[in-house]
Amino acid sequence: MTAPASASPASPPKLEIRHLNKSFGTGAQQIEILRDINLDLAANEFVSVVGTSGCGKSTLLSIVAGLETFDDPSGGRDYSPVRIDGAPVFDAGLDRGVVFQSYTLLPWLTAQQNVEFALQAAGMEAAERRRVAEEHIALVKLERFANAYPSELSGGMKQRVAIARALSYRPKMLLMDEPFGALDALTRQQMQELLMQVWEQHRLTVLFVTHDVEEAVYLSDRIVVMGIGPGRVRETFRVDLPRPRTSEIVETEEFLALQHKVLKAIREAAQRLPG
Ligand SMILES: Nc1ncnc2c1ncn2[C@@H]1O[C@H](COP(=O)(O)OP(=O)(O)OP(=O)(O)O)[C@@H](O)[C@H]1O
Repeated sequence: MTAPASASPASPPKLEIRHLNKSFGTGAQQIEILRDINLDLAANEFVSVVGTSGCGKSTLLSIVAGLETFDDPSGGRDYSPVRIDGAPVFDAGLDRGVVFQSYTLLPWLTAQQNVEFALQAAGMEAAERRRVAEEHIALVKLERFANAYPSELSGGMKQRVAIARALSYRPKMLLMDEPFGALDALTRQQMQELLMQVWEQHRLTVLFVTHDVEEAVYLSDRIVVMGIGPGRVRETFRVDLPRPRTSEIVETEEFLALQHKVLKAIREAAQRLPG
């Protein structure tokens, strides 16, 4: 039995994943994707998940988001391997804000309206919706583009709207799957800095999937390395670099040493035999 990749033993976990298993397909076609994933995130913790392509990072995040099913040994009873604040997760919900790599904005609505639309789904009345959407558009520094449509926005701007939208209904957690993966290097760096500022202001609990080890070290409190065949948590690294972090930190010896260790762990986890 694998011990959970634990946050801080003192604080109750915001997110608790226990013995999570996931297979796709049935019978002879069945493929085991995730095996016995155990992971805790403390409140306000920023945790990144890294690992070789196909190890199940996105599947894990989708299960936490309630967008993908898990293997249920109870045969459909009230069982969930995922808990938020102790409550079992079965479906998608407004307690989790989700940001994907692909831009998921509604093209017929402006930036402001995209945020308002989410708030309408959350049951907020019109004047309050407008105020909260404006506040979050300002948070991601897009005031001048509030009335622009997605087709008029750059990739980075669209992701800023997606982040504003995900934060606007005050979720307990932010789940991000390669949110900056499609952006050029400079925009990506700007978005990382923006996310850090927002995170430091709001102190959200974040589960972040990335291929980019430098990004993981720069942003995270902890980094979880997954291995493949099937996907499992292989190693966890605490990032003890001081905050607030600036872009210069990536050139420090401590940063580079940790980046090197994580890369080595990913390589080793990708080569380990199942079991
Ligand atoms: N709906 C599905 N049906 C069958 N297999 C699937 C499905 N979704 C994902 N898989 C498989 O599950 C495995 C894990 O996929 P997943 O996208 O979670 O990995 P990942 O670590 O996020 O990969 P990447 O880093 O390349 O994005 C892959 O082998 C993939 O082909």
